[in-house]
Formats: sequence, structure tokens, C-alpha cells
Amino acid sequence: MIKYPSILPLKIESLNYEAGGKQLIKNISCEFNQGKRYLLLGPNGAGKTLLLRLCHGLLKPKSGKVMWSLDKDVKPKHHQAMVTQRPVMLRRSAYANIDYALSVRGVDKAQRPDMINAVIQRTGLTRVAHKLATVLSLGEQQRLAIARAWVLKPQVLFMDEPTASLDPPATHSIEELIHEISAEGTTVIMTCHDLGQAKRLATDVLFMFRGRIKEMSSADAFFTGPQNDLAQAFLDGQLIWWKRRPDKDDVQI
Ligand SMILES: Nc1ncnc2c1ncn2[C@@H]1O[C@H](COP(=O)(O)OP(=O)(O)OP(=O)(O)O)[C@@H](O)[C@H]1O
Repeated sequence: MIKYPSILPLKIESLNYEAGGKQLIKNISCEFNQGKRYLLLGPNGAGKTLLLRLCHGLLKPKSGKVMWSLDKDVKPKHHQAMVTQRPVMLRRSAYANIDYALSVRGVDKAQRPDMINAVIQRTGLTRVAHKLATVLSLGEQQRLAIARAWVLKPQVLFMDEPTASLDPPATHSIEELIHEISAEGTTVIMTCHDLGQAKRLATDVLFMFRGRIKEMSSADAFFTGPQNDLAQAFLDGQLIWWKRRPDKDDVQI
């Protein structure tokens, strides 16, 4: 289980982000609490990935704050990890990829083998542990990316469409891993486009549209009847994508 002191709650306050002369994240405020599985939903281009990257500290906001626990002894960076849609693998074995993640985090060399073998076994990678990571199948690479993150025992795990381009069995195995990671107390904040998956995984949903959070609620409330019209249209499959029009950017759909 996750040991305290906790870096949560994560509080986002009036967050704005601009790139290419456009405001892409608009005045977002929200809070993430321990042990939950948050699903960020919304059409293509809504700003889900940007929000994850801002929370994880990979992007600097134009204004606003990303605030972790105020405990001075806690270093938020050391207690969070991110898994992306297409993970970058080092050209070395699966085992060595996990070892590298631990070495970067400063884990003692003598402690690493037990930690690596345990996570390899839990993620079902035993058979490919000594294969070159770059030749693994997409599903195996994604499990390795999760193993590489999980071995760090993160309090918060960000995941950006972790099952995009995986077949149903591979998707199922990743979902099982997410449930296991969450059962150990890790807070999961992830994006996905599959409403079935969101229903299976989410405790809470954030619905985004054009850089704003339009609705944040429990998964039960969201899937039984969202308050926001755009969220309802999204659930009905009527809000699949949107395109910016130069002078009519904020026209209601
Ligand atoms: N560096 C950048 N410069 C300009 N525009 C950007 C930049 N990064 C992202 N964007 C734009 O910001 C918007 C939000 O991008 P983001 O990747 O967060 O969307 P998303 O909700 O994750 O979409 P998808 O579901 O398609 O992955 C998009 O219109 C994207 O083109």
C-alpha cells in the first residue's frame, strides 16, 4: 500500500495554457483525491493530454497553479509517473528498461532485482523479460511501460490513452493492471476514448470540451445522466470531433 505522507490532494487553480498563439486550456480549477480513478473524457482536441501534461509538470502553465500537498517533506516529482499512448523504450531488454527507471529514481542497486522480478511477474512479462524492448508487441510494450511506472510505487499515475491501438485481450489485461495498481492505493488519472472502458474503470469523470472542464462528477452520476448538454451529446455519440473555424471559434454545437 502507498505510504504517507501523501502528495494528494492535487489542487488545480485557474489553470491557463497557451501555445501557437491560442489559448488551449481555459481557466481550469479542480481537485484530485487519493485512491480514485479519474477518467478524462471529451472529443479529439478537447485538451485532455495537455491537462495531464500540465498536472505532471511536463508543461508550464501561462497562469494558474498546480498544487500538490503542502507538506514540506514531500517531493511530488518522486511520487508520480506517467504512461503515454506510445511509450518510448530504450534499446535494451525489458528488464534493463525497468532497472533504468529505478536507477534514475536513485534506488539502490542491490534492491533493484527483487523489485524488477516482482513487477515483471505481476505484469505478465516473465517470458519476454530478456528480450529487446523495442521488438516487443504493442501490448507487451504497453505492459512494460506500466511495469516501469508501477515499480516506482507512484502515489499518482497519469495515463494517456494507455490502450489506444491495442486489441481486446491486450486492452483487458491493461485494465486488470489498472485495477490492481489502484487497489494498492495509487490514484489513477487517465484519458481514453472508449466509453465502455471508462465505465469499467472510472470512479470519477471529468468531461472536457475546447480546453474547459464542462462537468466533473462521480462516474455513476455522469453515466446515468450528465448535467451538461455537451456531455450528454458526447455520450450519445453526437459529439465525436470538432473543428476550429477561424472567426466562429466558439459557436455552440
Ligand atoms: N504545442 C502546441 N501548439 C499548438 N497547438 C497545440 C499544441 N499542443 C496541443 N495543441 C492543440 O491543443 C488542442 C488540445 O490538444 P490535446 O492533445 O490536449 O487534445 P486531446 O483532448 O488529448 O485530444 P485527443 O483525444 O485527440 O488526443 C488540440 O487542438 C491541439 O492541436
